[in-house]
Amino acid sequence: NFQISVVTKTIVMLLGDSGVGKTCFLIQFKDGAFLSGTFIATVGIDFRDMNIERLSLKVRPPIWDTAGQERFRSVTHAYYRDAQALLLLYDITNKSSFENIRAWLTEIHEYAQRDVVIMLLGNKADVSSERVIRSEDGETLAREYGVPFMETSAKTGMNVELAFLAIAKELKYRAGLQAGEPSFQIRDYVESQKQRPGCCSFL
Ligand SMILES: Nc1nc2c(ncn2[C@@H]2O[C@H](COP(=O)(O)OP(=O)(O)OP(=O)(O)O)[C@@H](O)[C@H]2O)c(=O)[nH]1
Repeated sequence: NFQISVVTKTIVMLLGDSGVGKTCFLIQFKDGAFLSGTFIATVGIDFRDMNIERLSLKVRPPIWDTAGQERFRSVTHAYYRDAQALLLLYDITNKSSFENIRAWLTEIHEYAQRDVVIMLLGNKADVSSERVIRSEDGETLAREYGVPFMETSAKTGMNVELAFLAIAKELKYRAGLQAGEPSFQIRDYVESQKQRPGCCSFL
């Protein structure tokens, strides 16, 4: 069955500078846990089999956590073309991680599939006292590149599940599996569902 094979081959990759929180983001999604304290940089690519079935979408993408450090980049490039979706993270308390997003997007356009689903995420939104990147700056950049955007926290879990859910819905929609949603728009979906920092019970 062609449609099923499209879904089972789906690969989601997490990208962004070293220390923006990719590994924590993945652990928060997988286990609902946050590891604080020691920071162990990812070496090359960390393969994790992820199961989004609990979101009742029956999509099972393996999710690849990549290393943000420059010296591992060539390893990462080799995997770009296999990814159907990319979560691109920066850290709202780290200016250079935000400034480097353009470079990441250039790399993505060079190495990834042309129709790859990209989502921009401003992580560590729980650390409001050290914020240096405003939400509006993330929104403006995302609009320029036509990608969905939200702020997240791998610590509190804010919008973590939503990021994977939105990607799963978009991929299902593209594969013709999203019955009852004739014109799914990932950007509209994210805008209507996302939590804002300072709102609700997260912060
Ligand atoms: N407060 C807060 N800290 C975070 C958050 N996400 C990650 N951290 C912290 O940031 C540091 C780096 O997190 P990692 O997940 O290891 O970063 P990474 O992007 O995987 O780094 P590389 O593997 O080198 O690419 C750790 O000390 C985490 O505890 C978050 O949402 N909020």
